[in-house]
Amino acid sequence: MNGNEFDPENCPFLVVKIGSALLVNPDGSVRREWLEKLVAELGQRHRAGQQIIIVSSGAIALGSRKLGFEKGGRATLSEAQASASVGQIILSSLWAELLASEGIIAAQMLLTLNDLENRRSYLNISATFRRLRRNHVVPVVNENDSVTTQEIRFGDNDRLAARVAQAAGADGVVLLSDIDGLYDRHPAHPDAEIIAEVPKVDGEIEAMADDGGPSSGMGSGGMASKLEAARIANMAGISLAIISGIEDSPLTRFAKGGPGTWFHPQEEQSARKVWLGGLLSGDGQIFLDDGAVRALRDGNSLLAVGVVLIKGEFQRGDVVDILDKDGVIVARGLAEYKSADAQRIIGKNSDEIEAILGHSPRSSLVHRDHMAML
Ligand SMILES: Nc1ncnc2c1ncn2[C@@H]1O[C@H](COP(=O)(O)OP(=O)(O)O)[C@@H](O)[C@H]1O
Ligand SMILES: N[C@@H](CCC(=O)OP(=O)(O)O)C(=O)O
Repeated sequence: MNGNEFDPENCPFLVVKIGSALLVNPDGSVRREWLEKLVAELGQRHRAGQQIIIVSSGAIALGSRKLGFEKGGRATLSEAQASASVGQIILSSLWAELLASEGIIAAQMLLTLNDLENRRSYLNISATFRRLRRNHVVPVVNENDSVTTQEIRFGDNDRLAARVAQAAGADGVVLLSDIDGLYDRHPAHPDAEIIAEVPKVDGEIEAMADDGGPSSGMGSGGMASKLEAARIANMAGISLAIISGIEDSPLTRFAKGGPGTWFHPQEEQSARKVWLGGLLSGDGQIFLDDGAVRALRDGNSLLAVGVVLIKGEFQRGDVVDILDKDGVIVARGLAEYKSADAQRIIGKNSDEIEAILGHSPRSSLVHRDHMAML
């Protein structure tokens, strides 16, 4: 290891995400030679005892070629879904064949956003990953594109990879891309410089993603979704690195000090908080004044007195987004009141609530033990 404190070669349980642009040529054919070399590297790590999950994009790119769709199959949702269902069967047999050539049993897991946002199915998925791990099986994961809707989909595999790492209890995530890391501005800019390490994904880092600029045109997430993936993984105490998969042996290259961006894991939170923080959105939104935002940041529960507005309908125990008055999300948590009651106590002090609702008040609107700061 040389400078990179995240060593994807030796981390015990690793999620490797492979972007469409690496797997599929612009004409829609598979980059088989490249893939064989990558699988040989993964096979070597697997034999050395590393557990691996592969998150593989490429179904839409592969399927759209077969179907003769334009714009890589992404012109409409229905073309993307048809492409994905045709491409996925090609992708799965490819992975099964190549992993078998390394003596590895492959498993297929096609997941939707809903599957991971619902805590019950999230826990089931988690159990399946744990069981597969015990048998040294390598799961190959993709979004189940053909059943998702526009509103309820990841649409990119970066965030999916981070959520999978959380659910499986992995130690690290590597996003293999056609770019070798995060640059301080669009990499096509002559002064762009690569950032080697990111201690925490904050607003300044997020501003570096410039997905309006030129790209391969095949991937869908861009840099913004990679940064969101880093935030989700890091919050769960998981390291994440963006490295280029273009040249051979990308994991070894990075481990030996090659280029890439390493996003540091944050201190691990409780399993429930990690799940909450990794959700893409809540059932309702609670907007706060500045004082309440400060109180939350100091580790306090959310009281009704600091709330200025509530949107959406939710029941007690549902997930709510907590935002500042400018609409920037600051936390996510489980509501102690249903929305109809919460609306009636906006801005009220705790000692006024009993008279308004006619029953003894709960200690807070969202308790700090059921809240993840974002
Ligand atoms: N600050 C940045 N640093 C690096 N790449 C960036 C940045 N802003 C935007 N990008 C774009 O993000 C692209 C990588 O995302 P994407 O094409 O979705 O990759 P993949 O298919 O591997 O998921 C880069 O090729 C680049 O065009
Ligand atoms: N689920 C999609 C992948 C989405 C996607 O394009 O992701 P990426 O190339 O990683 O930005 C597919 O298999 O085509």
